[in-house]
Amino acid sequence: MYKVTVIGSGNWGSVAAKLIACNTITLHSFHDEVRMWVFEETLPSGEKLTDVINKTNENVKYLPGIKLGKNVVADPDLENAVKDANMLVFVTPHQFVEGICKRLAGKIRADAEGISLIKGMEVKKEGPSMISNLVTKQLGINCSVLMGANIANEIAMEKFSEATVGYNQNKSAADRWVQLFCTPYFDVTAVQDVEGVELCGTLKNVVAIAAGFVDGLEMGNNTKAAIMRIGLKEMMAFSKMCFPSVKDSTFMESCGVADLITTCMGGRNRKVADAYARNGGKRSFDELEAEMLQGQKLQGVLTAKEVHEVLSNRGWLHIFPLFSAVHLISIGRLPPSAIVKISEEKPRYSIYLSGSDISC
Ligand SMILES: NC(=O)c1ccc[n+]([C@@H]2O[C@H](COP(=O)([O-])OP(=O)(O)OC[C@H]3O[C@@H](n4cnc5c(N)ncnc54)[C@H](O)[C@@H]3O)[C@@H](O)[C@H]2O)c1
Ligand SMILES: O=P(O)(O)OC[C@H](O)CO
Repeated sequence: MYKVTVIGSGNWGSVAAKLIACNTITLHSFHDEVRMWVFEETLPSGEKLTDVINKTNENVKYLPGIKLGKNVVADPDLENAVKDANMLVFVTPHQFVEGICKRLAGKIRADAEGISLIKGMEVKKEGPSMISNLVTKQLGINCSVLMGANIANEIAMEKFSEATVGYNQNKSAADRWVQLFCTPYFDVTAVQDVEGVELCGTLKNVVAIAAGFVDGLEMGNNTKAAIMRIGLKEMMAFSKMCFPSVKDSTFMESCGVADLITTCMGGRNRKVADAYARNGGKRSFDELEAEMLQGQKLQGVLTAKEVHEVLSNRGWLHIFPLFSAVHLISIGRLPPSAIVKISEEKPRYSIYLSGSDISC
């Protein structure tokens, strides 16, 4: 029997728990109960968030108005939440994962499998390190990923979406994750390319910030489409230059072009970047995030910084004008209008990608 714990309870974490809980109750190979670890906080009412979730079956802060399923149990104790589970779903903002894994080392079941729904990466001395790799290294477990065009609030309302599971070796684990997440309104496909799937989910957040700048500057649809096209090229080039095994076909899955489109149209990164540009860069991302997202976290600004660090370390800044500009704009070193300058430049990824079909 498989027992699932969701590590994280934000907007997407709560929807993931809902999707999983509706399946564990009907599939015989899974325990009904789904534990959801909550980073505890006190609500304005004075009550603990965990207590309110367990009383109302709703995450009133991060997913109000949606019932999670009676078999979802919120738990503020991380060790207790994972101790019986052999399927661990990681879904916190990426900046918190390393600390969480440190706390979990040696505390999980030997037969546990992981999956990361987290869109982000870490930068180590040797280069970019994906979150699935961090989980594997720190906890010694196999870790797949699930990414896609998945604005959580829409899936919470059971509107049709697709998603992509990325795996490397363990196809039977990937199939089990597909079974756990699939519903009539959430269609999941597995591809053998963990890094490719994860890089798509991670890098599209940087392009979404650029798209938000274009919206805030009211530059129109053609400019936004140009930014998305250039962004997709940079996503592909960066992914393949850092991880040569990444497959071109992955970018045509839900995790690739579809996620790029939905995030640039309706995501939180786009929304806050729009406000940043409308304010002429005078109010910081941190300030706007706190005011506009009420505790939810952006991933794009931090990812742009991390990508910039990789580009700088490797001498690649000049061949990734969009990624570079997003970081420099978001820290106030360039004005938001600088985002359109990149379309006048001619990046030459193909020089670095012999044998690839990427060219400009
Ligand atoms: N929301 C979406 O539509 C969506 C869709 C797909 C993927 N994702 C990805 O899922 C991941 C999680 O995002 P989310 O939307 O579930 O979260 P969120 O942004 O809605 O909420 C932030 C979460 O971080 C928690 N938190 C705050 N400080 C913390 C700390 N110090 N340690 C641990 N946790 C802390 C909060 O309690 C909250 O649960 C991100 O990588 C995001 O890119 C989000
Ligand atoms: O709201 P965003 O910008 O964090 O994007 C949400 C999801 O990643 C879209 O798939």
